[in-house]
Amino acid sequence: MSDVLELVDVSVVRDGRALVEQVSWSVAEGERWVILGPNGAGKTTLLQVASSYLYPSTGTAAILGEKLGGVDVFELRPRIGLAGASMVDKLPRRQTVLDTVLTAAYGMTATWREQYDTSDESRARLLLDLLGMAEYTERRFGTLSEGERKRTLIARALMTDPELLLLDEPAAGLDLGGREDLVRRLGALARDPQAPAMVMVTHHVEEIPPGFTHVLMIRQGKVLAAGPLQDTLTPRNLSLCFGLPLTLERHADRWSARGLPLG
Ligand SMILES: Nc1ncnc2c1ncn2[C@@H]1O[C@H](COP(=O)(O)OP(=O)(O)OP(=O)(O)O)[C@@H](O)[C@H]1O
Repeated sequence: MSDVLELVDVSVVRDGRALVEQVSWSVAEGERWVILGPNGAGKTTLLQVASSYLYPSTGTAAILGEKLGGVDVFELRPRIGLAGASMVDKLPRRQTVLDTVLTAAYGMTATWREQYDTSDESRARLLLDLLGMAEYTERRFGTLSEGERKRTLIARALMTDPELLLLDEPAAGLDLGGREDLVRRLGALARDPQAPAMVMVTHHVEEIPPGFTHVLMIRQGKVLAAGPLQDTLTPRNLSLCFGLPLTLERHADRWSARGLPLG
């Protein structure tokens, strides 16, 4: 099975400080990974490497079989779908939801009088439907609620039919209903054998969609544990990762964690 992502001893150093340190991690086709870790652990930095926007200071990173540094990233990037809060500021608020998704097909953020293929438009509509956004295609992106915006960004990330889908905190800021709706949709995607390899960053085990297979736990830039969810996501590892004693429960493919009572 070929590797979708292969990081070997990757460190990212800024101002003399390692934001991620000696990370070795590989993602194979068909795998769905969650990256768990506290604020400032280096999760987004790792995702920036995985999306080819950041080069490691030391170590090597290969994405979809292409080694960073030896590949034209502009050819690589359409093969990677990235949805994260950093994208929101780059997208015009007055653009319709449909155009927001469509422009991804051309590696752009805004329409500039392009003639879109009807097959592209059908795909954009199909993806918006998949994410529960069919009713919103003509709405201005800037008028969407947080949850609607997140779902639009995921549809956008899928537009190029990527081989790797990276989701940075897709459920952050959603209310309970919004979170559960998103987790269910991501769960359906995770279980689709045609769907790309997936990596999702989160702070909360409650947000791990059913069908996700692996977890990478990081703390202070270093990998604490990595492997299949059922062996790796343990109360011990979770407590070490977040730096306090935690209990962990699993019910029908969903997880929940709680701090132990004081005293
Ligand atoms: N360009 C930079 N220069 C210096 N430090 C940086 C830079 N970018 C990020 N950092 C620091 O690196 C650390 C890791 O940041 P990162 O955003 O990867 O963490 P994270 O795990 O995604 O955090 P959060 O959960 O809060 O989003 C943080 O302490 C952050 O302040």
